[in-house]
Amino acid sequence: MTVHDWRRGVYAITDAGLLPDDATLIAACESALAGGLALLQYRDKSRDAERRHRQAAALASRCARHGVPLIINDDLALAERLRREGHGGVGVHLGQQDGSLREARRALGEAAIIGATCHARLDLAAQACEAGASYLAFGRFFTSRTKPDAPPARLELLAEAARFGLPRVAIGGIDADNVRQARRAGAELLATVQAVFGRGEPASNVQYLRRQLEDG
Ligand SMILES: Cc1ncc(COP(=O)(O)OP(=O)(O)O)c(N)n1
Ligand SMILES: Cc1nc(C(=O)O)sc1CCOP(=O)(O)O
Ligand SMILES: [Mg+2]
Repeated sequence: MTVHDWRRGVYAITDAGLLPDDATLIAACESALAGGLALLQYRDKSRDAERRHRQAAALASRCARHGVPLIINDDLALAERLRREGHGGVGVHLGQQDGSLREARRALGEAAIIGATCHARLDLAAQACEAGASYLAFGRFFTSRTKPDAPPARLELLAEAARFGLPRVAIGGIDADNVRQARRAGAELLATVQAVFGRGEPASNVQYLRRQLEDG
């Protein structure tokens, strides 16, 4: 099994509206993984804990086969449970309302990937860095169908965030037309829902995004 460098490339995020049942979710994620992801995030805002565990565990197994870390959105307890169950590559992504990064680092250990939402704010990035984050996510940079009301951010912010020395994620409306622009502005990881899972075959979508990055 090849273990890829998770710090650079396409970061796909699932969406329960686009991928409503287990079979659709798993097939789409298998396809995206085959296209060559750096990271996959399981994002499901439902309160159905049993479904969230079942789906996340299924994705964790697929991710492990591809050497790609699975990141659980919002839910440290679910990430801890999956790791206890043997899914060692599982990490967590926490927004500003999603609990303590320090606690997540204590709970998951030094090697786990822990992501932090920093919106358009370098002060939040500094705090996240101090608290032990593995990457810093900035956005929204473009118009997002998935989260239209996310606070906007300027691409210039990405260069300013280089000082933290952590991988920078660009999120919010990232697509094949702007992914190169976000990379050139400084983002190592390009996070997207719609450009991977919105339409068409996820594998081809990921490959196309990767080609844009490689050519740029
Ligand atoms: C890679 C990445 N960046 C930002 C977010 C947004 O997190 P958050 O602000 O907690 O919002 P929700 O995703 O929970 O709605 C993310 N999920 N992933
Ligand atoms: C989950 C999320 N967080 C954002 C932020 O700016 O913090 S934007 C966003 C949605 C990303 O989906 P799409 O690629 O379809 O725009
Ligand atoms: Mg959140």
